[in-house]
This record gives sequence, C-alpha cells and structure tokens, in this order.
Amino acid sequence: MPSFTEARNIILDRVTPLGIERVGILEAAGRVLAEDVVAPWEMPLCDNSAMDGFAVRAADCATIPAALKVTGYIPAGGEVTGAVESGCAIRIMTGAPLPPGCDAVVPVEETEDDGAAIRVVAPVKERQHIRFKGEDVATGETVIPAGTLIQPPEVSMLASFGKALVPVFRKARVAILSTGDELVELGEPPVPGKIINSNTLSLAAAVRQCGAEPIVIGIARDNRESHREKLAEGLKADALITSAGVSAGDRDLVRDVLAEMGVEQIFWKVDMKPGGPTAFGMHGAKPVFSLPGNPVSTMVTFELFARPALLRMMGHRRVVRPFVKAILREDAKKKPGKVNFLRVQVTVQEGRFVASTAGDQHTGILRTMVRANGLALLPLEASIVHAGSEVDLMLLRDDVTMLER
Ligand SMILES: Nc1nc2c(c(=O)[nH]1)N[C@H]1C(S)=C(S)[C@@H](COP(=O)(O)OP(=O)(O)OC[C@H]3O[C@@H](n4cnc5c(N)ncnc54)[C@H](O)[C@@H]3O)O[C@H]1N2
Ligand code: MOO
Repeated sequence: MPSFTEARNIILDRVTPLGIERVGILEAAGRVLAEDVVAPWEMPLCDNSAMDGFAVRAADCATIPAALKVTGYIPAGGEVTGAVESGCAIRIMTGAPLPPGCDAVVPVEETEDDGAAIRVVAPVKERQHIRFKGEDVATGETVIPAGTLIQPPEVSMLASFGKALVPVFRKARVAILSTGDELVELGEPPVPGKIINSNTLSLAAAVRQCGAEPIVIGIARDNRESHREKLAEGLKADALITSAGVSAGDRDLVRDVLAEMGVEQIFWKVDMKPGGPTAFGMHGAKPVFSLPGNPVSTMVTFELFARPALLRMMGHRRVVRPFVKAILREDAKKKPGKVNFLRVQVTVQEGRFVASTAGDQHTGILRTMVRANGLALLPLEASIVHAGSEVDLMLLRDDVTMLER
C-alpha cells in the first residue's frame, strides 16, 4: 500500500500538461504561460523623464543656484520641438520624451520658478532622473518564460508589448460523478436514509478553485448499468473524479466497472486516514480519481491527490502545497500504523504556526472540516502526539496568514 507521498508521486508521474490555447489577456490571468514571451521592441522606446521638472544640461548647473531660461514644454505624450541649448531648460513631465542636448532632469521641487526663468537650487548629476531607451527590456529578450503563472505583473508586461492574445495551457475539464442510491440532489428534501449529494458540489467548487472547469455528470445509482452509462460520460472529459463506492461494500462498484471500461487501476488504498480507500487509475492518458464517499475524505483526498494533478495538467510547476512546521496545542491520539491528517485550526502566534484540533476527528464529522484551515500530519507509528510537539502542517486556506482588522 503506498504512503500518501508515494501515491501522490505515482499520480504526478503520470499526468502531463494538456494542450495550448490562445486567450484574451484578462482571461489569461491565473493561467500558466505556455510559450516564452519575447520582447518585439525595446522598453522604453526612447529616453524619457522620470520626474515632473526640467530637462537641463548638467554642466550648466555646476554652480548652485543656477539660473536657466525656460525655452519649451514637453508634456507626457507630447513631442520634442527643440533641443536644450546651453543656459536653458525645457519644462518636462514624467514619461515625456527627452529633448536633444539634455543629460539630466531636475525635479520641480528642486527649482524656484519665476515664470520665464528658473533657479536650480539642488546639485545636479549627469543622467539623473532619466529613464534610458531599452534600459528595462532589450528587443528580443525573453521577458516571461513559459511555465510562469500569469499574475498582474505579467499582465502588465504582456500589455506593454501589445500581446492581446496570450498562449496558455488549456483549462482541465474535470468530470465529477457521485455514486449511491442514498443520494438526492440539492433542492429535493432529504428524508431519513437519504442525503443530499454535497460531494458533487464540494468537488466542483474545489475544481473551480484550482482554475479548472467542473463538468457535473450527476449521480450513478448502485447498479452496473447506471455506473456504465455515467462513467462513460465522465471519461470524455480530461479527468474524471468519482466519489464513494470504493470501499468494501457489496455495492461498491466503481473500481469494477472502471476496469471493465478499460481503466487501468494504478493503486487502490493509501496508507492514510482519512482517505484510505482512495483508488487511482488511467484511461489512456486521462487520470481517474476514485475518492471515498465520506464528504471529509472526499475533500481531503481531492486536496492531496487530485489538485496537484489538475494543476500539473494546466501547466503549473508549483503543484504541491508545502508542509510548514507548527506547534500542536493539544495532545492528539491515533492508532499506530497509519498516517493521520488531523483537521486543525491554525493561527499565527509570534511568527509561528500554532495548530489546534478543529473538533471531533471522525471522518463522518463535516463540521470539523468546516472549522479547519489546515491538516496536521501525525506520523505513521505514533499513538499520541503530545501538546507542544512540532508537527508538519499543510495550510488549506489562502487566508490563514491574513489578519482580521
Ligand atoms: N468494511 C469496510 N467498510 C468501510 C471501509 C473499509 O475499509 N472496510 N472504509 C471506510 C472508509 S475509511 C470510508 S472513507 C468509507 C468510504 O466508502 P465509499 O467510498 O465506498 O463510500 P460510501 O460507503 O458509499 O459512502 C460513505 C459515506 O459518505 C456518504 N456519501 C457518499 N456519497 C456522498 C455524496 N455524494 N455526498 C454526500 N455524502 C456522500 C455516504 O452516505 C456514507 O455516509 O467507507 C468506510 N467503510
Ligand atoms: O477515508 Mo475513510 O474516511 O479513511 O474515513
């Protein structure tokens, strides 16, 4: 039986990025760039002013204060009409092209202005406050390498080079199928013995949260016919995630019917709790995740196994959440022989993560999952991890390190 890291590596070794598509620049934000972006021109395109002030010749300002005659004005977006002659200055705004003859810009705060003339009152160094042609980016330089996650700075760079359409890795289309005769859909009243199909929705939310596109297949009932029909539909997507029907019950048909449909089972059961009965298979190049049905186990196994794979399929390089060190606040007991993921509430205290149990750790307890924002790893052979011990912690929510105000 693989450990959870072995299981995750087995999965990651089998999935590869999907194809490439070109999308509008805003649509590209949050996606992964699929080709290097090379600068088609240099940036900036010409020498320009970094300050609102005056274009001068530094040599004219060797003695301070220096009186200079103002002979012109160049606003941002304006054109250069003449050169800076000796003993003169041209009023210039930030971003405006530099006139010939000028080798420094004096900020307006370092001058006294009496209309037609100015007095420069602070020392001037040659080249000061000038943004030089090509100093940021040279023509032909790779400004964003393939594999970069596109965020606002990349959007700015792409826009600066006129890239309205951006090559990105395709979004994974992820089929989600729940199984079980006990399920009713949201909107139908649950009666004793029935439960609302929440796994489809939590999985769809999780799929969407990692940037992929959920395709809801619905519910396969506990018979082979229904499984065949729904699984066939699910296998058309880039990846298939099923929930429930993978443990030892006499109606746990998922693995069996998947095998019948040509899905090669790569592993079944992982040395961990929750999520022990997880199965993983491949249908050609498509990954098939068969997650256990307990809503907590479904979410934890999505997080540990499906999310990294979907991220890799969408071209991400950073696909695995890291473990950080945390101090456990209370004793945590477990059965030796399995790694346990304890659902914890994480706080940051004096710069350190502190993990406190989020409540009853039975896998049927959904409330504990709702309260948790991290998973603390309790090692295989431990039967108790004492309060005050250091544990490996995986943060599950991006707002863990944000402060309330
Ligand atoms: N004899 C054994 N029994 C069980 C084992 C085992 O190893 N031997 N493993 C237990 C563990 S651990 C888990 S986890 C569950 C997983 O079982 P399945 O994946 O086969 O899931 P089900 O039994 O069908 O359902 C489990 C639980 O989850 C609820 N559920 C199912 N689907 C949904 C859904 N779409 N939305 C909300 N809740 C759902 C279902 O009603 C059950 O309560 O098996 C243990 N048993
Ligand atoms: O996946 Mo089962 O919940 O280990 O509890």
